[in-house]
Amino acid sequence: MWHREASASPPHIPVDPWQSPGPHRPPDSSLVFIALLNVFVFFRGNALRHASAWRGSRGFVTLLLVVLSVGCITTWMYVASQDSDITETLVGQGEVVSPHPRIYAVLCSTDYENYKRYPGCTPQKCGRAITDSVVTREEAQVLRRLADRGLALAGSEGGVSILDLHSGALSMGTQFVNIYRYFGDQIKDVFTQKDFELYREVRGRIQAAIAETFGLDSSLMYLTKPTFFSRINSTEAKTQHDEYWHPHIDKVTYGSFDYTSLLYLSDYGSDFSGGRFVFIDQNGNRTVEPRAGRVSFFSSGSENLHRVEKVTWGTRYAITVSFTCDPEYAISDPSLP
Ligand SMILES: O=C(O)CCC(=O)C(=O)O
Ligand SMILES: [Fe+2]
Repeated sequence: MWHREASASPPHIPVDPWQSPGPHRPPDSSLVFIALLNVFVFFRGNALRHASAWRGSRGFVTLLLVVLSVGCITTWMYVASQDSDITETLVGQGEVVSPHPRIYAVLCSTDYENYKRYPGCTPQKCGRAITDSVVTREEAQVLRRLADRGLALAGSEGGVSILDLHSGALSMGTQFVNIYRYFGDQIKDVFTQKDFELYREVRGRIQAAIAETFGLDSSLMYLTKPTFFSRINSTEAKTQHDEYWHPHIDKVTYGSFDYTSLLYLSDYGSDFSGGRFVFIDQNGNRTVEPRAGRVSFFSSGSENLHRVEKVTWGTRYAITVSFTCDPEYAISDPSLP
Protein backbone atom coordinates (compact mmCIF):
# COMPACT_ATOMS: atom_id res chain seq x y z
CA MET A 1 0.00 0.00 0.00
CA TRP A 2 2.82 2.36 0.83
CA HIS A 3 5.28 3.29 -1.87
CA ARG A 4 8.61 4.93 -1.57
CA GLU A 5 9.43 7.36 -4.37
CA ALA A 6 12.46 9.49 -4.88
CA SER A 7 11.63 13.05 -3.88
CA ALA A 8 10.99 15.20 -6.91
CA SER A 9 10.22 18.19 -4.77
CA PRO A 10 11.82 21.31 -6.13
CA PRO A 11 13.02 24.14 -3.91
CA HIS A 12 10.31 26.18 -2.28
CA ILE A 13 9.40 29.38 -4.03
CA PRO A 14 7.56 32.21 -2.41
CA VAL A 15 4.35 33.07 -4.27
CA ASP A 16 2.82 36.21 -2.85
CA PRO A 17 0.75 36.14 -0.63
CA TRP A 18 1.98 32.66 0.09
CA GLN A 19 4.99 32.50 2.32
CA SER A 20 7.91 30.25 1.69
CA PRO A 21 9.21 28.22 4.61
CA GLY A 22 12.21 29.71 6.29
CA PRO A 23 15.46 28.53 4.80
CA HIS A 24 16.41 25.08 5.98
CA ARG A 25 19.44 25.74 8.09
CA PRO A 26 22.14 23.10 8.08
CA PRO A 27 24.11 23.15 11.32
CA ASP A 28 26.20 26.30 11.04
CA SER A 29 29.94 25.65 11.22
CA SER A 30 30.54 29.24 12.38
CA LEU A 31 28.41 28.42 15.44
CA VAL A 32 30.69 25.49 16.23
CA PHE A 33 33.68 27.79 15.85
CA ILE A 34 32.20 30.47 18.12
CA ALA A 35 31.31 27.90 20.78
CA LEU A 36 34.81 26.45 20.71
CA LEU A 37 36.33 29.93 20.82
CA ASN A 38 34.23 30.76 23.91
CA VAL A 39 35.35 27.62 25.64
CA PHE A 40 38.96 28.40 24.74
CA VAL A 41 38.69 31.99 26.06
CA PHE A 42 37.10 30.74 29.26
CA PHE A 43 39.74 28.09 29.64
CA ARG A 44 42.60 30.51 28.99
CA GLY A 45 41.13 33.22 31.29
CA ASN A 46 40.77 30.73 34.06
CA ALA A 47 44.27 29.48 33.55
CA LEU A 48 45.73 32.97 33.83
CA ARG A 49 43.65 34.07 36.80
CA HIS A 50 44.17 30.93 38.81
CA ALA A 51 47.59 29.81 37.71
CA SER A 52 48.53 28.75 41.19
CA ALA A 53 45.43 26.66 41.62
CA TRP A 54 46.43 24.27 38.86
CA ARG A 55 48.55 22.39 41.28
CA GLY A 56 45.72 22.06 43.80
CA SER A 57 42.76 19.74 43.64
CA ARG A 58 40.32 22.57 42.83
CA GLY A 59 42.35 23.38 39.77
CA PHE A 60 42.26 19.76 38.73
CA VAL A 61 38.47 19.51 39.14
CA THR A 62 38.03 22.74 37.14
CA LEU A 63 40.25 21.41 34.39
CA LEU A 64 38.31 18.15 34.34
CA LEU A 65 34.98 19.99 34.11
CA VAL A 66 36.22 22.18 31.29
CA VAL A 67 37.57 19.20 29.36
CA LEU A 68 34.29 17.34 29.88
CA SER A 69 32.28 20.39 28.78
CA VAL A 70 34.35 20.83 25.64
CA GLY A 71 33.92 17.13 24.90
CA CYS A 72 30.15 17.27 25.41
CA ILE A 73 29.68 20.42 23.34
CA THR A 74 31.77 19.20 20.42
CA THR A 75 30.12 15.76 20.48
CA TRP A 76 26.67 17.31 20.55
CA MET A 77 27.51 19.65 17.71
CA TYR A 78 29.07 16.88 15.68
CA VAL A 79 26.00 14.65 16.15
CA ALA A 80 23.70 17.56 15.24
CA SER A 81 25.71 18.30 12.12
CA GLN A 82 25.56 14.64 11.03
CA ASP A 83 21.80 14.29 11.53
CA SER A 84 20.32 14.76 8.08
CA ASP A 85 16.87 14.15 9.57
CA ILE A 86 16.97 17.50 11.35
CA THR A 87 13.64 19.17 10.84
CA GLU A 88 12.22 22.61 10.68
CA THR A 89 8.93 22.89 12.50
CA LEU A 90 6.34 24.55 10.28
CA VAL A 91 3.79 24.73 13.08
CA GLY A 92 4.34 23.66 16.69
CA GLN A 93 1.65 22.03 18.81
CA GLY A 94 1.45 25.02 21.16
CA GLU A 95 0.88 27.58 18.41
CA VAL A 96 -2.61 28.54 17.28
CA VAL A 97 -2.81 29.34 13.58
CA SER A 98 -5.82 31.61 13.26
CA PRO A 99 -7.69 33.22 11.62
CA HIS A 100 -5.82 32.64 8.34
CA PRO A 101 -4.06 29.43 7.35
CA ARG A 102 -0.29 29.46 7.31
CA ILE A 103 0.59 28.75 3.70
CA TYR A 104 3.79 27.39 2.18
CA ALA A 105 4.09 27.33 -1.59
CA VAL A 106 5.93 24.55 -3.41
CA LEU A 107 6.43 24.16 -7.16
CA CYS A 108 3.95 21.65 -8.56
CA SER A 109 5.44 18.34 -9.67
CA THR A 110 4.67 17.03 -13.14
CA ASP A 111 2.48 14.25 -11.68
CA TYR A 112 -0.73 16.03 -12.62
CA GLU A 113 0.25 15.96 -16.31
CA ASN A 114 -0.44 12.23 -16.36
CA TYR A 115 -4.08 12.84 -15.47
CA LYS A 116 -6.95 14.59 -17.19
CA ARG A 117 -6.97 18.25 -16.21
CA TYR A 118 -10.01 19.83 -14.64
CA PRO A 119 -9.79 23.64 -14.87
CA GLY A 120 -10.78 25.26 -11.61
CA CYS A 121 -9.63 22.24 -9.60
CA THR A 122 -6.47 20.50 -10.91
CA PRO A 123 -3.54 21.92 -8.91
CA GLN A 124 -1.87 24.86 -10.60
CA LYS A 125 -0.59 26.27 -7.35
CA CYS A 126 0.87 23.60 -5.10
CA GLY A 127 1.88 23.72 -1.49
CA ARG A 128 0.84 23.10 2.07
CA ALA A 129 -1.24 24.97 4.57
CA ILE A 130 -2.10 24.60 8.22
CA THR A 131 -5.02 26.13 10.08
CA ASP A 132 -6.46 25.89 13.58
CA SER A 133 -9.58 27.89 12.80
CA VAL A 134 -11.60 25.50 10.64
CA VAL A 135 -12.45 22.88 13.28
CA THR A 136 -12.80 23.60 17.00
CA ARG A 137 -11.11 21.54 19.68
CA GLU A 138 -14.59 20.57 20.96
CA GLU A 139 -15.55 19.23 17.54
CA ALA A 140 -12.28 17.33 17.40
CA GLN A 141 -13.10 15.78 20.76
CA VAL A 142 -16.55 14.67 19.56
CA LEU A 143 -14.98 13.12 16.45
CA ARG A 144 -12.34 11.42 18.55
CA ARG A 145 -15.04 9.81 20.72
CA LEU A 146 -16.82 8.73 17.56
CA ALA A 147 -13.59 7.12 16.34
CA ASP A 148 -13.12 5.37 19.66
CA ARG A 149 -16.66 3.97 19.67
CA GLY A 150 -16.14 2.57 16.16
CA LEU A 151 -12.67 1.25 16.83
CA ALA A 152 -13.83 -0.36 20.09
CA LEU A 153 -15.76 -2.83 17.91
CA ALA A 154 -12.47 -4.35 16.82
CA GLY A 155 -9.07 -2.74 16.16
CA SER A 156 -5.73 -3.81 14.81
CA GLU A 157 -3.27 -6.07 16.59
CA GLY A 158 -0.54 -3.78 15.33
CA GLY A 159 0.05 -0.12 16.06
CA VAL A 160 -2.46 1.42 13.67
CA SER A 161 -6.22 0.94 13.51
CA ILE A 162 -8.30 2.35 10.66
CA LEU A 163 -12.00 3.12 10.47
CA ASP A 164 -13.39 4.17 7.12
CA LEU A 165 -16.98 5.30 7.61
CA HIS A 166 -17.60 5.45 3.86
CA SER A 167 -16.58 1.93 2.88
CA GLY A 168 -17.16 0.55 6.37
CA ALA A 169 -13.59 -0.84 6.56
CA LEU A 170 -12.44 -1.41 10.13
CA SER A 171 -9.17 -2.96 11.30
CA MET A 172 -9.73 -6.29 13.02
CA GLY A 173 -6.71 -8.20 14.24
CA THR A 174 -4.48 -8.41 11.20
CA GLN A 175 -7.30 -7.82 8.71
CA PHE A 176 -10.23 -5.57 7.89
CA VAL A 177 -13.96 -6.15 8.20
CA ASN A 178 -16.90 -4.19 6.89
CA ILE A 179 -18.64 -2.76 9.93
CA TYR A 180 -21.94 -2.29 8.11
CA ARG A 181 -22.04 -5.96 7.09
CA TYR A 182 -20.29 -7.51 10.09
CA PHE A 183 -22.21 -5.68 12.81
CA GLY A 184 -25.45 -5.09 10.87
CA ASP A 185 -28.10 -3.15 12.79
CA GLN A 186 -25.89 -3.01 15.88
CA ILE A 187 -24.01 -0.18 14.16
CA LYS A 188 -27.01 2.13 14.71
CA ASP A 189 -26.30 1.92 18.45
CA VAL A 190 -22.70 2.96 17.88
CA PHE A 191 -23.08 5.94 15.52
CA THR A 192 -25.87 8.48 15.36
CA GLN A 193 -27.17 10.56 12.51
CA LYS A 194 -25.61 13.55 14.30
CA ASP A 195 -22.13 11.97 14.05
CA PHE A 196 -22.45 11.76 10.29
CA GLU A 197 -23.81 15.32 10.13
CA LEU A 198 -20.74 16.56 11.99
CA TYR A 199 -18.45 14.66 9.62
CA ARG A 200 -20.25 16.24 6.63
CA GLU A 201 -20.13 19.71 8.15
CA VAL A 202 -16.43 19.47 8.93
CA ARG A 203 -15.66 18.01 5.49
CA GLY A 204 -17.48 20.95 3.91
CA ARG A 205 -15.50 23.50 5.90
CA ILE A 206 -12.20 21.83 5.05
CA GLN A 207 -13.18 21.75 1.37
CA ALA A 208 -13.99 25.47 1.47
CA ALA A 209 -10.64 26.26 3.14
CA ILE A 210 -8.74 24.27 0.50
CA ALA A 211 -10.67 25.96 -2.33
CA GLU A 212 -10.01 29.40 -0.92
CA THR A 213 -6.33 28.75 -0.25
CA PHE A 214 -5.55 27.27 -3.66
CA GLY A 215 -7.95 29.53 -5.59
CA LEU A 216 -10.28 26.70 -6.68
CA ASP A 217 -13.95 26.40 -7.41
CA SER A 218 -15.14 24.40 -4.42
CA SER A 219 -18.06 22.96 -6.40
CA LEU A 220 -15.55 21.26 -8.73
CA MET A 221 -13.87 19.35 -5.88
CA TYR A 222 -15.21 16.03 -4.68
CA LEU A 223 -14.65 13.92 -1.62
CA THR A 224 -12.81 10.75 -2.66
CA LYS A 225 -11.77 7.49 -1.05
CA PRO A 226 -10.27 6.40 1.13
CA THR A 227 -11.30 8.79 3.84
CA PHE A 228 -10.64 7.34 7.28
CA PHE A 229 -10.00 7.73 10.97
CA SER A 230 -6.63 6.49 12.17
CA ARG A 231 -5.64 5.61 15.71
CA ILE A 232 -1.94 5.00 16.21
CA ASN A 233 -0.05 3.81 19.26
CA SER A 234 3.43 2.45 19.86
CA THR A 235 2.48 -1.25 19.56
CA GLU A 236 4.80 -3.09 17.21
CA ALA A 237 3.55 -3.55 13.64
CA LYS A 238 2.11 -7.00 12.89
CA THR A 239 1.44 -6.59 9.18
CA GLN A 240 2.40 -4.21 6.40
CA HIS A 241 -0.86 -2.32 6.99
CA ASP A 242 0.55 -1.27 10.36
CA GLU A 243 3.63 0.35 8.79
CA TYR A 244 2.29 3.86 8.59
CA TRP A 245 5.68 5.57 8.87
CA HIS A 246 6.98 5.00 5.32
CA PRO A 247 7.52 8.02 3.08
CA HIS A 248 4.86 8.18 0.39
CA ILE A 249 3.11 10.35 -2.14
CA ASP A 250 -0.65 10.35 -1.80
CA LYS A 251 -1.28 10.69 -5.54
CA VAL A 252 0.84 7.57 -6.11
CA THR A 253 -0.54 5.64 -3.15
CA TYR A 254 -4.19 6.51 -3.66
CA GLY A 255 -4.42 7.57 -7.33
CA SER A 256 -7.50 9.76 -7.23
CA PHE A 257 -6.24 12.24 -4.62
CA ASP A 258 -5.56 15.82 -5.76
CA TYR A 259 -5.73 17.47 -2.33
CA THR A 260 -5.14 15.70 0.95
CA SER A 261 -6.28 17.04 4.27
CA LEU A 262 -5.56 15.77 7.74
CA LEU A 263 -7.66 16.67 10.72
CA TYR A 264 -5.90 15.96 13.99
CA LEU A 265 -7.92 14.83 16.98
CA SER A 266 -5.22 14.70 19.67
CA ASP A 267 -2.24 16.69 20.86
CA TYR A 268 1.41 16.00 20.13
CA GLY A 269 3.42 16.13 23.35
CA SER A 270 0.56 15.53 25.81
CA ASP A 271 -1.55 12.75 24.25
CA PHE A 272 1.36 11.09 22.46
CA SER A 273 4.95 11.55 21.39
CA GLY A 274 6.58 10.85 18.05
CA GLY A 275 3.84 10.90 15.42
CA ARG A 276 4.73 14.25 13.91
CA PHE A 277 3.85 14.72 10.26
CA VAL A 278 6.98 15.22 8.13
CA PHE A 279 7.25 16.76 4.65
CA ILE A 280 10.39 15.31 3.10
CA ASP A 281 11.94 17.99 0.91
CA GLN A 282 15.18 17.85 -1.02
CA ASN A 283 16.71 20.43 1.26
CA GLY A 284 15.46 19.09 4.58
CA ASN A 285 12.47 17.81 6.51
CA ARG A 286 9.65 20.00 7.73
CA THR A 287 7.25 18.90 10.41
CA VAL A 288 3.72 19.72 11.45
CA GLU A 289 2.97 18.93 15.07
CA PRO A 290 -0.53 17.57 15.50
CA ARG A 291 -2.94 19.55 17.65
CA ALA A 292 -6.59 18.65 18.27
CA GLY A 293 -8.69 20.58 15.73
CA ARG A 294 -5.70 21.37 13.51
CA VAL A 295 -6.21 20.89 9.78
CA SER A 296 -3.20 20.44 7.56
CA PHE A 297 -3.81 20.26 3.79
CA PHE A 298 -1.65 20.01 0.72
CA SER A 299 -1.62 19.17 -2.97
CA SER A 300 -1.26 15.39 -3.22
CA GLY A 301 1.56 15.08 -5.81
CA SER A 302 5.22 14.28 -5.30
CA GLU A 303 5.92 17.89 -4.35
CA ASN A 304 4.54 16.77 -1.01
CA LEU A 305 6.36 13.53 -0.25
CA HIS A 306 5.68 12.84 3.42
CA ARG A 307 5.65 10.41 6.29
CA VAL A 308 4.50 10.12 9.87
CA GLU A 309 7.08 9.58 12.61
CA LYS A 310 6.68 6.43 14.69
CA VAL A 311 4.55 7.06 17.76
CA THR A 312 6.71 6.39 20.82
CA TRP A 313 4.05 6.60 23.54
CA GLY A 314 0.36 7.48 23.90
CA THR A 315 -2.31 7.44 21.21
CA ARG A 316 -2.58 9.63 18.13
CA TYR A 317 -5.89 10.21 16.37
CA ALA A 318 -6.41 11.75 12.95
CA ILE A 319 -8.81 11.76 10.01
CA THR A 320 -7.60 11.71 6.43
CA VAL A 321 -10.10 13.60 4.28
CA SER A 322 -9.19 13.57 0.61
CA PHE A 323 -10.46 15.36 -2.47
CA THR A 324 -10.33 14.67 -6.18
CA CYS A 325 -11.00 16.81 -9.23
CA ASP A 326 -12.23 13.82 -11.22
CA PRO A 327 -15.99 13.38 -10.82
CA GLU A 328 -15.56 9.69 -11.66
CA TYR A 329 -13.81 9.17 -8.33
CA ALA A 330 -16.26 11.23 -6.31
CA ILE A 331 -17.85 9.53 -3.31
CA SER A 332 -20.75 10.67 -1.22
CA ASP A 333 -20.37 11.58 2.44
CA PRO A 334 -20.48 8.61 4.78
CA SER A 335 -23.98 7.83 6.03
CA LEU A 336 -25.78 5.25 8.12
CA PRO A 337 -27.04 2.42 5.87
O1 LIG B 1 -1.99 11.03 9.79
C1 LIG B 1 -1.19 11.74 9.18
O2 LIG B 1 -0.63 12.73 9.69
C2 LIG B 1 -0.82 11.40 7.76
C3 LIG B 1 -1.57 10.26 7.15
C4 LIG B 1 -1.22 10.07 5.72
O3 LIG B 1 -0.15 10.39 5.28
C5 LIG B 1 -2.20 9.50 4.81
O4 LIG B 1 -3.30 9.15 5.25
O5 LIG B 1 -1.90 9.40 3.62
FE1 LIG C 1 -0.27 10.42 3.11
